[in-house]
Amino acid sequence: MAEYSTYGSVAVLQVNNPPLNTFTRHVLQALVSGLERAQRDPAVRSIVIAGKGPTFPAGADLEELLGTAAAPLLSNLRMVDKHVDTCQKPIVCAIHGTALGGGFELALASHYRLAVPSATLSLPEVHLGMLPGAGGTQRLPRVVGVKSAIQLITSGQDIKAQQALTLGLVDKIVQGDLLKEAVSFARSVEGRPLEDRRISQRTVPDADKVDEVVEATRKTILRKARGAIAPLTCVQAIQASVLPFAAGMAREADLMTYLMTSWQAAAQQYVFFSEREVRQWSHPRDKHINFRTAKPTVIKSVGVVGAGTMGAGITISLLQAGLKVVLLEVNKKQLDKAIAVIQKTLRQKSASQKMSQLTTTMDYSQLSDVDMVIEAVFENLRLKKEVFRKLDVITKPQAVLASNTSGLDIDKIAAATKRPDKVVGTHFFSPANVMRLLENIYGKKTSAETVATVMQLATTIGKVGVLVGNCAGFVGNRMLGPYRSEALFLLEEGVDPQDVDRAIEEFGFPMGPFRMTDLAGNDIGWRRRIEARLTTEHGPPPDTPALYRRGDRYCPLPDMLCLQGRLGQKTGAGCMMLQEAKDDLTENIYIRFRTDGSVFDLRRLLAHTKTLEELILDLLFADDCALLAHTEAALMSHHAPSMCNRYDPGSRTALPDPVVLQMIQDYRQEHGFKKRTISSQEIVERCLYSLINEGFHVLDEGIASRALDIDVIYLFGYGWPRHTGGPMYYVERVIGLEKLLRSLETYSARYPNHSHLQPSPLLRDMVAKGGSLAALGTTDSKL
Ligand SMILES: CC(C)(COP(=O)(O)OP(=O)(O)OC[C@H]1O[C@@H](n2cnc3c(N)ncnc32)[C@H](O)[C@@H]1OP(=O)(O)O)[C@@H](O)C(=O)NCCC(=O)NCCSC(=O)/C=C/CCCCCCCCCCCCC(=O)O
Repeated sequence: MAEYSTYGSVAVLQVNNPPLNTFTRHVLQALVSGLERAQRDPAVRSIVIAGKGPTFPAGADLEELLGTAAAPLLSNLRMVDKHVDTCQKPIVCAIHGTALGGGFELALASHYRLAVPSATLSLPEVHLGMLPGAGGTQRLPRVVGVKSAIQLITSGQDIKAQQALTLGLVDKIVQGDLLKEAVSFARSVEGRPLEDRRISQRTVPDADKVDEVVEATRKTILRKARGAIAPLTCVQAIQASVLPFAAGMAREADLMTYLMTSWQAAAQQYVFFSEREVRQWSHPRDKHINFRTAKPTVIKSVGVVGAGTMGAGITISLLQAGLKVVLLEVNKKQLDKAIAVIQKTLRQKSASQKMSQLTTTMDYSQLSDVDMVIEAVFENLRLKKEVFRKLDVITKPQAVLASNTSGLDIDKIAAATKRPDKVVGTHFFSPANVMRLLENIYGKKTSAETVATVMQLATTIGKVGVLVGNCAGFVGNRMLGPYRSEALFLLEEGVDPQDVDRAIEEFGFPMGPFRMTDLAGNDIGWRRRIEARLTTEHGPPPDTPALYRRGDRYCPLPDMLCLQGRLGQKTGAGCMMLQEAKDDLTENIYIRFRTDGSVFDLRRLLAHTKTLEELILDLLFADDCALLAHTEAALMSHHAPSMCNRYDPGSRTALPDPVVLQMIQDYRQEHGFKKRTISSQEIVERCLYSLINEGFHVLDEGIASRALDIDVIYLFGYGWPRHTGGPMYYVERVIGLEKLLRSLETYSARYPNHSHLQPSPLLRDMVAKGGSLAALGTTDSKL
């Protein structure tokens, strides 16, 4: 637990609790014993504390901290505290690996800190809904000042060794053998006065400005925290660092108790473990196929087909993980643009080495030798099938073929090949090199080995891979459907898009549904609805009631906005704006039709078209993807009006757009909706409960194996607020299943034709029988 040895006058205590040397009560007890022994021994004149194996202690053991062993853990902590604080012999911490949370706090309580260049320090407790409660909120500001301490503690960010040296958090960077250097360093400081080495005895450098600093940062923290209590509580504790040390520690302890007993801390710790538990996957329909039984294929090289935004992002992720990539794009301009983006993104991270792993091509035959291909072409089933047909012929027979689709049928794509067992969905989220989620979709014939391969790929490229079944929209986008519909129905009844966004953002989402659509592009959903024949590129399908589709309530507002060119911030293909774009085309834009290779100048094409609007609609829905991609790219610089908001040039602040508000008002009048006042609570409940209700369907159908898989998807792919634990955790632990059921019953009675508000049979059953979501599905560790 803590190995004791002596090197002459130096006692060395090496924490040995693999894999991360976390502090359990026994580890702390062993540390106390070691410190007592070193203090008693007159031959010992200094002490080194280090971690055995890969790391310095990575903090408290969370299983103990959260369980019944919390009390003995904390009492042992107090004993360590007493010994470190009163020790008359210098204590030197030798840091390598990750000194996190309590580990870093132990180092701060010591007299000297040495670190290897690769070491990382941080106080990440805020991510667990807590604060650095072993003196971190009192000692850190005494070294770096209140302002930096607030920044470091409320973000929980990593501090690299060099930065720690600059900040005065470590005394020396050690290049050679850390333990040897630490022993010789300890020897060199023996007998020196210790009072000025005790951080607890220092004063906070910017103490006179504490209120000013807190005031200045409070707003930013409030905006970022979005309902999370830990960040602001951390600030309160840091504020107390200007008090005498003992008083500050008492305040820290009170605030730590408040946080540790909060539902948010429990939710965030659930998130921590769920993020890791999703790696322990099992096939929902065949539990024998799981992370233990299925062996992944080794992937060293990956082909990426399509160099649009997603393809470029995926390529960056793969390169960053050290994989070889062959990026294929049939459009030269698009390919060049992607190369520039990839280069720019990798520049800070030894780009030349990573770029050397990249081959770019317009020729499919270059994919003949890769271990896996990820297709990232336009979201069009016909096109994707064509690409897979080609890939099946060109790639080696054992290569895995993955589609980055956000909702198309994996089985239909697989059927285009003679190796459906090797076809799988890998749904990346935009921006693909930033967003952590990878939704992996198995089809009817996807083999266990193929599933294992993409789950392993997620880990290799630093993503959180979640295995899900095949259905329209998979898990994430399928659940988003009812949420979006309810948001639209709320517009019909009287709220403005900004009201919906505000309520959802106050709940904790970074963006409400309308700002989100503005960003992603309203045309994505429009194209999907056109493919599903819910609407057409000219308006509602003939002989269709305006507000119904296939017997279900339907809100055509987004289609109407698309028809007006309000496609969102980034698509740049809005018809209204295109009218301006026509006069604006200062350079020739060439379009190459892939079908026959013919090349047209867009300006000349326009001369033969009745309106630019018609041309663009033709292009948008043309089967010829090369043409489409090129057109979108070419028009990218022309900003179309957003769906519901307007944005001042250069600003991302969404402003209500009178044009849209008027349009919604006219729509309400035309269809006989009576505007009423709707509370934020109703907005949140109707949007989120319908999304969660769909989550119950997803579980019931075996599309997701466990509630935690859904939570992880929403936390890492859709910005669901982390402090609530994810949709399924939140509804079970915070709202209560019974309350959810009653609310859904009330709303569905009021809106009988909103089918997604009808409570799912699984929910009803669980409430009736008192079941729990955590008990559903696989308990992986028992596999
Ligand atoms: C970066 C990591 C550490 C490692 O990442 P990686 O290599 O990718 O590995 P993972 O897959 O994440 O983890 C491997 C397995 O380990 C499990 N794990 C990880 N961390 C913990 C943990 N803290 N507790 C339990 N288990 C943990 C993980 O689940 C994996 O399991 P499995 O393989 O899936 O089964 C990364 O893991 C990471 O970031 N971990 C979290 C680190 C963290 O948050 N640490 C802070 C914890 S909170 C804390 O420390 C609170 C402190 C308050 C009490 C502290 C008592 C300390 C006493 C110090 C004495 C100081 C004297 C003070 C004197 C004074 O004040 O006066």
